[in-house]
Amino acid sequence: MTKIILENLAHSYLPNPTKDSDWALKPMNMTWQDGGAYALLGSSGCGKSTLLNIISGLLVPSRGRILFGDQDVTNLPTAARNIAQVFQFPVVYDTMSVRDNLAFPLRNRGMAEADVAKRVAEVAAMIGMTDTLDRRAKGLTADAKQKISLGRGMVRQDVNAILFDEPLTVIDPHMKWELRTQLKDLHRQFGHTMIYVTHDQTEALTFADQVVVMYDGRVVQAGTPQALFDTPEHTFVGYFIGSPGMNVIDAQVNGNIATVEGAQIALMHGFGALSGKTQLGIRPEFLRLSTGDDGLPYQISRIEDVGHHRILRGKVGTADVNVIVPEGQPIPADANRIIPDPAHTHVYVDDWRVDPAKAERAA
Ligand SMILES: Nc1ncnc2c1ncn2[C@@H]1O[C@H](COP(=O)(O)OP(=O)(O)OP(=O)(O)O)[C@@H](O)[C@H]1O
Repeated sequence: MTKIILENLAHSYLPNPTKDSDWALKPMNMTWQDGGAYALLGSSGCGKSTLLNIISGLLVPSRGRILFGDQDVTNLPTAARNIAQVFQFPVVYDTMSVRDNLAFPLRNRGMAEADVAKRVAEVAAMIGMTDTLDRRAKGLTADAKQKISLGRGMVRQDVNAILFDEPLTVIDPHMKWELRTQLKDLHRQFGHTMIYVTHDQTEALTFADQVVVMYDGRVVQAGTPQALFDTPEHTFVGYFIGSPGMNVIDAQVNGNIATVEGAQIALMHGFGALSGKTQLGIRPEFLRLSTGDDGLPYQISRIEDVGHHRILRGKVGTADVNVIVPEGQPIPADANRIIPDPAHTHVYVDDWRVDPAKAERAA
């Protein structure tokens, strides 16, 4: 197990990158703590695989260094990095039994057979394959084969880190939940450094202690699931995490007053004079319907009943704005305003959250 440090790391697939968009990974500095369970989350093309491939050694970065603890591994091949990897699609030896597939990484390292048998039994129990240990992998379903891949990834306890690249894509939904839970248990038990790439927020939030959100080649925020929900540092984080995501509404902010579509609301903090594209970010959970003159003008387009609450889809001016109405709370027919909770109303300039404490000091 080890700490992984990215130092001034950047990558372009082009030989002579010139403009910002030529870089698949923009310059970044980051530390993945020893024993951390991380999810690397972002939409397609944001650079997750590029970053993972640099950590695993499949790709040498155009710039910067990668360290495992004190050791510079930037130019070391995958085999020399002592990591385990689980990919999107199964990697198993068809002609071997499930048992031999699971034992392979251990025997490769020369582990004594008695220890191999013990460890294989533990991992087989974890992936629910104790009864199939003596079957050949050939002929098993894709789902079962992927469970073997996961088992193989987790069988060695002496690896520096385990890297998972969208490992549950081919697994059926029920098993997905079970495997995620087991991965988390395994992490608690053995404390491996784990990095789990996904574009699925549920997978990321249930697996990881720390979620690293990428957008357009940058890490825009790394934090606990709660921090990403409460304080999205970038509008993309607000929008990507949550269901539905955070509402982002154009506004003018002056001191502690925000003006939207001619309506004014008071903010918790003073922001001085802001320059750039200014927006408010408010999660649907923190908007309250009203029939009075306070708050922002709101036009409801439709109501979705999702069981434990209702989601209102509607507009503030031209901006799409969703509101979550808790179970049992009425929706007045003449509701035409929404009132944001000031404690959960964030201000963004050019998509980055303005820290109220800093803005207040600067004002
Ligand atoms: N081998 C390659 N050659 C050239 N460009 C590439 C290559 N691999 C990725 N890219 C580009 O680099 C950027 C980041 O891609 P990357 O695959 O790392 O993103 P991702 O977040 O993993 O996406 P996905 O979830 O679709 O795999 C994208 O613009 C992609 O088109």
